[in-house]
Amino acid sequence: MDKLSEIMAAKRQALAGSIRPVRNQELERLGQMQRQGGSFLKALARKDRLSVIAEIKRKSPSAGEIASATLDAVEQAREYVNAEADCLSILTDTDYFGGKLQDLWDVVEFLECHQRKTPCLRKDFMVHPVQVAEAAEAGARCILIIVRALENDEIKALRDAADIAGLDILYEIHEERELEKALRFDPKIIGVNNRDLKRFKTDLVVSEALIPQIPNGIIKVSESGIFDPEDATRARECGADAILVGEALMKAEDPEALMEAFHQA
Ligand SMILES: O=C(O)c1ccccc1NCC(=O)[C@H](O)[C@H](O)COP(=O)(O)O
Repeated sequence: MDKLSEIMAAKRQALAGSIRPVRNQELERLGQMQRQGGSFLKALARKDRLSVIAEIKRKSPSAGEIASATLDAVEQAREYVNAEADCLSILTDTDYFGGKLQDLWDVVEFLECHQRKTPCLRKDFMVHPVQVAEAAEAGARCILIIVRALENDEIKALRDAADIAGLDILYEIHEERELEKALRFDPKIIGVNNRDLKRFKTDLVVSEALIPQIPNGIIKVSESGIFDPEDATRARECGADAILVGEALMKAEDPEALMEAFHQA
């Protein structure tokens, strides 16, 4: 079993007790609340620079500990927002990434208090609309759908729930056949994950092979393994509108300078 399958199985087990039918009415109500932020999609669609989704990530299966388990998500968000991140990605998985749903609540509250519109992605292993409702309630503006990890009917249920709640969707792919599968769902944003979750290796060749195949009109994101401005330039040159960066920004001595260099790539 590869790591992604292991994580998905653990997530399904952990969620089993909280699965319940999620009514459209509830999702509509959450959509009307729209607690925070501007549109995730629009924040990625800038023509003047490469957009950056900055991830709050304490640990990961591939890197181990990236930051202290006690890292304050709000302080990290403050650094990212001051550095002009276009969007934030907040890992809410606890067991493998050391995050929690409360991080999303706290960061959104911080953004609201400071009148910042930086939209947030709830980065988690989504399997059921209950998680979409949680994301909307906490103030996320986007959810992640890992195409390879889900059956078509599961993707449809998540897509329909997100649409009703007014959330954007980042469809994540790693192989050509996953692009074909993603395109059946009329995606507005597709992320190409450069990380091979069997061997944990990242290679920007994955973005270079897949991003040019994504049809025009869809926002293209290169994810994982982007460490320096040269990597960002490679992503930009193969057609990425945005990059999603975790480890490099979490560990950067000067996140503002690195963010600026990414934007200018
Ligand atoms: O990062 C991992 O080790 C990992 C393992 C299994 C499933 C997902 C994983 N990462 C999730 C991500 O998509 C990354 O956190 C994100 O793209 C940022 O990557 P990086 O800039 O390399 O930290």
